[in-house]
Amino acid sequence: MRYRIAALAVIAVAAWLLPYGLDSYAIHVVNIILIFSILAVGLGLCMGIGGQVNLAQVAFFGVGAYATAILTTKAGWGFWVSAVLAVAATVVMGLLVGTPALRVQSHYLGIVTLGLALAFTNWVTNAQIAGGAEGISAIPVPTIPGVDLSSEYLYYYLELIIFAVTLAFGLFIVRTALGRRMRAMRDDALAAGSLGAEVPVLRMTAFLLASIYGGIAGVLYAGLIRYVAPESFSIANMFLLLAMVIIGGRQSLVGCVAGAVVLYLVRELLVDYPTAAQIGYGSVVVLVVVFAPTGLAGLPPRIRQALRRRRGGAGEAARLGEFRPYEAVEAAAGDEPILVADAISMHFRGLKALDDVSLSVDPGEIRGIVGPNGSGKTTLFNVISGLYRPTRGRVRFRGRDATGLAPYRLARAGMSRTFQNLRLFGDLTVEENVLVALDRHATWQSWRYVGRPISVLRRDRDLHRRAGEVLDRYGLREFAALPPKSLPYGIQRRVEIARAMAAAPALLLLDEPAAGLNGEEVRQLSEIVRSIRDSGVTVIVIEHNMGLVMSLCERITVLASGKVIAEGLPAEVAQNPAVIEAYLGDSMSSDDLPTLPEVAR
Ligand SMILES: Nc1ncnc2c1ncn2[C@@H]1O[C@H](COP(=O)(O)OP(=O)(O)OP(=O)(O)O)[C@@H](O)[C@H]1O
Repeated sequence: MRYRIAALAVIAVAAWLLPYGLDSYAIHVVNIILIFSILAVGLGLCMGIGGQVNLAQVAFFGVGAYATAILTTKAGWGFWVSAVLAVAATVVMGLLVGTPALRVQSHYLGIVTLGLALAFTNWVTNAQIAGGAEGISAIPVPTIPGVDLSSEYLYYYLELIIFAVTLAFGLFIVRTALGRRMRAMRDDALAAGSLGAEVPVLRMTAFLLASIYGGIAGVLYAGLIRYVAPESFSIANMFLLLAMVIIGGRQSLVGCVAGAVVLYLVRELLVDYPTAAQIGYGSVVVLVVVFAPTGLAGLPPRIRQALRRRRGGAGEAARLGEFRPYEAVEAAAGDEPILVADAISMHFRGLKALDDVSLSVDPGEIRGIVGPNGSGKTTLFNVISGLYRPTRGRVRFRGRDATGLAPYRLARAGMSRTFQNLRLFGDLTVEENVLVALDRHATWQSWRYVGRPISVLRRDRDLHRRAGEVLDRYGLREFAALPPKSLPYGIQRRVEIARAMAAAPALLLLDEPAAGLNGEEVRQLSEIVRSIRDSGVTVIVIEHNMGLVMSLCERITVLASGKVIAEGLPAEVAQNPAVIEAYLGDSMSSDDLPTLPEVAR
């Protein structure tokens, strides 16, 4: 920490003294680099942190610059009033560009946002109010009493302060709840949604942030150059910006700034060879994407990780602790079912994955769902948890109709789940995985980042404390700072359960939690699930491990070919001829068969 503060102080002093060694051309280049850095940080937040492809950043930049130009020269308003309105106009544009993100998948977003960027360039080139191809000149110098901002040396300090504030704000977001949620969405939007992250709102927030940064950069550009023309906001500049972010390291805002500095300097050096420069950027971007997807900023952590692996680092030394059971609560008697699936059918292009499936689960129950491979178990979970809207039928959760509700709404209503193929956030640490689930605040409350930053910090500290408690309970404390993928499979399964429970559910859906576990791990899992139920949480578990299902579950529902073929106590189900036949018919699962009557005895 002390080193960091010292390094920061050195950088601040160096940045303050920088203009003293520079001629007027060099300071101009530095001023442009600062503007590109702000743009790159905005793009990094949207694309690198939020995972939303955004090729409209240059258009946000343009809206900020053009709005300032139009308001100051055509409407005759003062620079700063125009600047505020220009940023507001960019935010409106951000909302517009972000709207397709509510529906369109990330890779198509690239095309949509590129289209919008092209439309902007087209508009300014042709619109009379924007001055056509000649652009708008004679933008007034921004005024600050006692400071002559027509001097690029003094303008540098204005830019430096705004850059420092915007970078600090970006880092503040990345390192606290909003940034964590955005990173979780980038890693796995489906899992993030199932933990209560409002993915559509988050996507929109990513574009809003990008637009604010674009708008600020545009205002600064208009004040610096005092002339705007379409070529400054061209697609070529968008790709330069993209290259800055990708080469620098899109997942690190400091990396984005480093990319902006390096690439702009390279562009200055290659200014006489524009074609070679474009080919050069393109090739380097491809190389970076293939060989170092986390960019230059990702190299030091990768090297550190490789060294740690060679030395046999923390990951190997860390030990899984004992699970500390939850406090048991009295079961609430006579309640209505917590979950009712009523005549659910789910068809995939003619394939009936579920056919008229009904199910009712009482509070405090551990319900098993079994069935041969492909019998529709996971599809049923996906319908219950909102990932699929059923073709027919209704789902009621906690007395309310929940059919087709978005996963994040169901998560917020008290439903949590794990996935058959583990969907942990790979770029987040184990602790951060838990933190995402613990965070129950609505994303719209992110205005607090501007209005009440201290309350954001306080809330984050509280989340960390609670995450520590969850990790302690599950014996995962020593893995807190590690990426989940570096852990043995059994521990990853436990992390996923800890994460699902951190969301404080009333109903927990476990999809094959014993898959890939050894005998001792299955025993521990059984203990954990029982304790979860004893704490008042209802559990539904899909499992192929019949020994576990028979010993753990109070009731079992058996699916075959998308239909419920049996339901009842483990002993009843195990002796049901239809069940035995279904399992005999499924060669993949016939290994399980001998255990059925055995356990039932
Ligand atoms: N998104 C989808 N699109 C098309 N078909 C699907 C989809 N999801 C599931 N299916 C099909 O629906 C059927 C039921 O699949 P599901 O994964 O629910 O079975 P399962 O009982 O969970 O199987 P397993 O035990 O192997 O996990 C399968 O035939 C599967 O191929």
